[in-house]
Amino acid sequence: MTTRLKKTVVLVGMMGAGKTAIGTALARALGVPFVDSDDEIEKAANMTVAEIFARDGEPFFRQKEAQVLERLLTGAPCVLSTGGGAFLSPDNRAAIARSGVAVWLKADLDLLWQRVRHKNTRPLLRTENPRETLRGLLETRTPAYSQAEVTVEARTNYSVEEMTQKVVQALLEHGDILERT
Ligand SMILES: Nc1ncnc2c1ncn2[C@@H]1O[C@H](COP(=O)(O)OP(=O)(O)OP(=O)(O)O)[C@@H](O)[C@H]1O
Ligand SMILES: O=C(O)C1=C[C@@H](O)[C@@H](O)[C@H](O)C1
Ligand SMILES: [Mg+2]
Repeated sequence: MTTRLKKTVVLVGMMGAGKTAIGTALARALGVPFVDSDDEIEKAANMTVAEIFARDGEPFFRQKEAQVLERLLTGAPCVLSTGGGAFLSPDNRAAIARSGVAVWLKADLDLLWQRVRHKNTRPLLRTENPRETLRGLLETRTPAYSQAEVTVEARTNYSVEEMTQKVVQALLEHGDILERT
């Protein structure tokens, strides 16, 4: 199937939802470039996200994230994976709505925890009880993520390929983002 993407697809959702993994496969499937806001911030700073949080603090990281999003949203349509906190800012949500379409990869706590528990790269989860921290973040962030134009449910038994196909299907059904050529 060949397709034409009319707007940038912006993947949003919690840490571990699969934004980077699905975004990479989705861009390949649609034949468009893939960009990831965390990667771009890391490249520009020549530091990891965790190092930026530790040295400059979260507010500084959020400023960089907003700037990087503005930049990545200009230009030809692509797939843009965001960091887990990017869609919480009303300004970021407005910028995304202007130039793209937000797709929420919606996953429950058990799935997210299974995916993030073995990695130490997420500074917000460096707490005494990271599962409880993750639960709290999921609860407080869900109202923001719910504002995405498109929602695709992630489930434990969906492979990256299956999830990617579900996103493609949702974009085709939306009607105004992706067309068959
Ligand atoms: N559908 C899937 N099936 C199997 N493994 C997956 C799937 N989606 C993601 N993963 C794995 O789960 C882990 C977390 O996924 P990923 O890094 O894409 O999440 P993320 O949403 O980008 O998180 P963050 O907000 O922290 O950047 C990775 O190891 C990834 O390979
Ligand atoms: O959920 C979050 O707030 C974050 C998720 C990651 O993608 C990074 O952007 C950073 O670790 C913060
Ligand atoms: Mg990611």
